[in-house]
Amino acid sequence: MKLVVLGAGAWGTALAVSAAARHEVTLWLRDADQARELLACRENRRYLPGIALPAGLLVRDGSAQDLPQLVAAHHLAVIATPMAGLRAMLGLLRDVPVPTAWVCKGFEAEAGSGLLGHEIQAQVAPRLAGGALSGPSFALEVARGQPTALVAASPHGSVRDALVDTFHGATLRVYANDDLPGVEVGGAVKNVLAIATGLCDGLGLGLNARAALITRGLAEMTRLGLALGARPDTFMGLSGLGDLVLTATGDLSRNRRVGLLLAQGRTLDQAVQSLGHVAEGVYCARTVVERAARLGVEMPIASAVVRLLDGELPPAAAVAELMGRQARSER
Ligand SMILES: NC(=O)C1=CN([C@@H]2O[C@H](COP(=O)(O)OP(=O)(O)OC[C@H]3O[C@@H](n4cnc5c(N)ncnc54)[C@H](OP(=O)(O)O)[C@@H]3O)[C@@H](O)[C@H]2O)C=CC1
Ligand SMILES: O=C(CO)COP(=O)(O)O
Repeated sequence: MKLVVLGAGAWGTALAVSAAARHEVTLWLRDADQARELLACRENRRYLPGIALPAGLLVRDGSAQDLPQLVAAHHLAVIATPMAGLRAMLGLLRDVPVPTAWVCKGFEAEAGSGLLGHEIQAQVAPRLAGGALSGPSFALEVARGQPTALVAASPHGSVRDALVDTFHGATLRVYANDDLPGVEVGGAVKNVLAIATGLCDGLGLGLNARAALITRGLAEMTRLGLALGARPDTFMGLSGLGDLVLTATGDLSRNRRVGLLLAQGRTLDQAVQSLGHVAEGVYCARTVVERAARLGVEMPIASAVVRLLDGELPPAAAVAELMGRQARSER
């Protein structure tokens, strides 16, 4: 298989490193200076320090306008930009007959569209065979070859098969799923919930409170997913419960770290700056809540996160607000 990964942040680099053991892989990035540094050091010191790039991994930079030609020479393209870059990438690849998957997790915050990846694709690249690669997967662990399970989600068998053929191996298991909306809702909402559990843990509220947030958060995620046409069982799988547990409890999570830092009294700007990486939950919390409101779906935890991020609720008050809600049935 010939794979091209578009975007050399932590996750794009880790996926390229993982696949390069068995396939011909090109890692494309938009910044020529950064590409030179990767080639000189054989390491992505900015986004994935400490991981050697395999000798066979090709690194290329270049104009985005050249991407259709580059991608056309491969069997699979993986778009590894944040959500903010997905629309432009899909637009560039709209007429390329190569299965394409994105790995970003969120609802589009830009221009207030509030769309998931597959909805953006329907607008800008309806003929492209597209899908998402998701699931509980910290980049560093994948790059180190630690065991990880992913989900290849697409209505197109060609995309699911290409993802499984490329990434499934001794340390990565890739499960196919045709419920793309469900997989995308899970990946987006868990980031918002991880900010809440980071806050909860940072305030020292205890393990009972964290378990309550995760479980009630899963209920919120599922309600929104069902309203968007997803299947309920998807939320009990890797891209739902699996990724929620990982991100809400694992200290490698950037979203969880935002919550921890806010609990320490840092401002949102300070927290985001200190990460050096994207934390999608910060950008999409508001769009999650707005989209849910339009659908009549109640999301109290996500709503509290939005008010926290907006500076309307101090950390302790956000938790008090959630715990002080009126008694209700668990359903
Ligand atoms: N890291 C992880 O463990 C995982 C991340 N993800 C998801 O993958 C996506 C990327 O995350 P990650 O690699 O960690 O992010 P990083 O912050 O590590 O890197 C971001 C990368 O995207 C590029 N970029 C930033 N903005 C744009 C844009 N508007 N258009 C095109 N490229 C852009 C950056 O390039 P430049 O340096 O030129 O700005 C950089 O290469 C996110 O949606 C994340 O939620 C999913 C699973 C695991
Ligand atoms: O999506 C991820 C793990 O599956 C990474 O989460 P963070 O973006 O919070 O680090």
